[in-house]
Amino acid sequence: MVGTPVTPASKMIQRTPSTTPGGGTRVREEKILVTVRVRPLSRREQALYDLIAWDCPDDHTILFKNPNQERPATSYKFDKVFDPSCSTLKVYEEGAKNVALSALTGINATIFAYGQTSSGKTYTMRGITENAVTDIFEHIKNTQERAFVLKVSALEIYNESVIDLLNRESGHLRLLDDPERGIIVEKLVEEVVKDINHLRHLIGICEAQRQVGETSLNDKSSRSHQIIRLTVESSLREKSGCVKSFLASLNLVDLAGSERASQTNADGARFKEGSHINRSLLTLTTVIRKLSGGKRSGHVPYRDSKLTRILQPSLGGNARTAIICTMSPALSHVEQTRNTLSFATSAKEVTNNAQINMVVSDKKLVKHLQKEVERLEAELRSPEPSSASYLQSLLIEKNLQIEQMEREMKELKRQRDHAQSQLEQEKTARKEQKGTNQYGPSGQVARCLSFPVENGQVIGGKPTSEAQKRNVIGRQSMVRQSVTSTDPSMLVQEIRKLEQRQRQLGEEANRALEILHKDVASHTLGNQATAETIAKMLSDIKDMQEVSTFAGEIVNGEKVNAASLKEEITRLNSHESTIASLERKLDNVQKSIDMLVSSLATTTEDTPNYKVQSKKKIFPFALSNSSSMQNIIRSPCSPLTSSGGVVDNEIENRVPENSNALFCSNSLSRPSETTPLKSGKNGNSTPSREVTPASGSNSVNVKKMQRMFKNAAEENIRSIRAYVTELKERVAKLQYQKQLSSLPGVGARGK
Ligand SMILES: Nc1ncnc2c1ncn2[C@@H]1O[C@H](COP(=O)(O)OP(=O)(O)OP(=O)(O)O)[C@@H](O)[C@H]1O
Repeated sequence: MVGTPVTPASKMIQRTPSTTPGGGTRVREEKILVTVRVRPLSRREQALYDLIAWDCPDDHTILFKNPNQERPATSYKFDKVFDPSCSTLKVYEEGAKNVALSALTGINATIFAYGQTSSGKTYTMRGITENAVTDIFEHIKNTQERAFVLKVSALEIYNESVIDLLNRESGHLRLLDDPERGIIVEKLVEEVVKDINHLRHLIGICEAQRQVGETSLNDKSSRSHQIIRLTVESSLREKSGCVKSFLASLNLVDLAGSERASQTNADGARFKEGSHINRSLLTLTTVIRKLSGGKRSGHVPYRDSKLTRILQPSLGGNARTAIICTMSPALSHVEQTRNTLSFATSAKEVTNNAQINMVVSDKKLVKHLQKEVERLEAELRSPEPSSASYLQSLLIEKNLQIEQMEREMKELKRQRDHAQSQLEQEKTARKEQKGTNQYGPSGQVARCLSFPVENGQVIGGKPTSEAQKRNVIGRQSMVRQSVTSTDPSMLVQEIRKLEQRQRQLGEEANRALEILHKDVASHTLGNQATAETIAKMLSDIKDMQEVSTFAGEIVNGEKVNAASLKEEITRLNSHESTIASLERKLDNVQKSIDMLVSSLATTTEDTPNYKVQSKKKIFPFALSNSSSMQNIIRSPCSPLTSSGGVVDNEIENRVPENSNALFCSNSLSRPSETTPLKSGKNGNSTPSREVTPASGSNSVNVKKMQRMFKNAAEENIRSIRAYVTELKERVAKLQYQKQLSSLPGVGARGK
């Protein structure tokens, strides 16, 4: 059973180039090689004084000479044109060898001769076969590193029946479609070739067995199509351990010649033979024509003849193919020759897709696996010292890595403990500081500028202390968490909170200063410089508030993704200059406060009749009691007033009921000067509130107020400055996050 070798899907392997002669090697898509051989005029043609109608002007062209001027000259071009003087060796070398020897490298090859009866097909194919066989054995001899197995089979298609030429008794053979091997001829004998002589002998048998008959054109006319198939399998010799083999076949096809019954004078058996021959050749022509038309030519009728079925792989399939078209130069055969050249012209356009066929021989595979098992067993019994030492060194390396990691963990723990203790110290220090300021002016101002708790409600009731502390600690931990977090939404939300704080700070500072401003203005006290300073502070703080407005652009509670984080970063980047400006403004405010305080001190100290002047115009606080200052600082921005929840221990900070009159009057003599402050909520008045401007405690009060004001202002500045620092850290952090998210593989995480 023989079929054209194909690489079974189950054993398909990667194609590899080869340097084996045959030139082939790589998988290729190539056109069929088409050559034309013109034989000399036969004795019979000469006897009939037939004219030579064809000329070969060059190696590629054949020209119809038109000796009788009956038809116009026509030229045809092919891969090669061999004139009558060319030897068969030359035809082989230039028109077949390359393709034929592809079989040695696993590429299927087919050489066939096509032409009318008596045109020289058998003559040519004999020479081609002989030369190919010689070259094949030559190659085997010169390729000692590979082991070759050469087999031969031969069949003829006679009257559409397939006959084994090496075993004629087997009768008509069937063609079978094998899913892996393609078309195979059932029961076809395949002889393993021992040597070149054995092959020659077998080929001799085939020729002897072939149907030959005498016609008027050819004494020994082949009445069948003959296919001699050499199957070549080669693999690297055993030592290499390679289990893959090249496997390909070389088809040497000598077709029966097309004939006209009128020319061959065929009748009876010859006529019948001629009909079959012509029919199968017609199918071959149709197949070639279809294939030459490309993929859009539709159905290719391979199955219409046994010849085309068997040759299917060689016609547009997995093979390299060379067609030698033989022709008589005689004018009497010009029509048949034209048909041949027409066929050859179509064949030139047919593309084949040859590939290297490699197989794994089961026998070799078993042998190889057995050896592999033996090797592994031996390795298990006595493991190689090199592998043991490798494992040991790997173990040591891992141990070292673990030790290093442990050291690093220890260091990190130490750092963490240190940071915690620092935090504790800071907390204690803050607690103490808050304790001392709790009832002092700066403490009150700090409360005045206190922030909302997380849920948006202001801290009322118990001032500062636990609730505020928890708030601060909670926020700090939130900041720490967000700094270490890569969650964009957490980062952005934290920024929003900070920005809201900034806004509140600005608003409250503004309101506090507005009160101060009003007070100064309403009493026309203080000097012009003081009023200007306060006005400037107001303007600066207003600017600072404007800076914070961008926070309001952020929609609270929306889900933040990487894209909005990027927007956020861009936005923050764009506000970096604003932050810098904020800092500058803060500095200005600080300076203004310093100036203001020092100006107050100067005014107080430099005025000898201070008591009189202060009564009339200079210093508002001198005319008031300390509650006036407290009102300036606290009211109306204090959370206490906004919440309305004033606790008992702060009752002395309440706004006097006549505060409106106090603030609206431009008079030099203020009603409050002579009107004792009404009692507070509890209806009690305190002696301190009833102190008149003439009282001897004025200078003490002024100093106290100076201190209070300065403390409160500085507290505000500290808070705002801390906020700005925090905001800058946020920007830096977001920029870092942005860089992280732009790294390959990291960015995707945030998407
Ligand atoms: N190139 C050639 N040089 C010399 N003689 C040739 C050449 N080609 C063919 N001949 C001779 O021409 C005759 C016919 O050749 P051949 O039998 O090979 O033709 P064919 O095409 O096989 O014919 P058929 O189709 O009938 O079998 C033979 O006697 C052969 O020796």
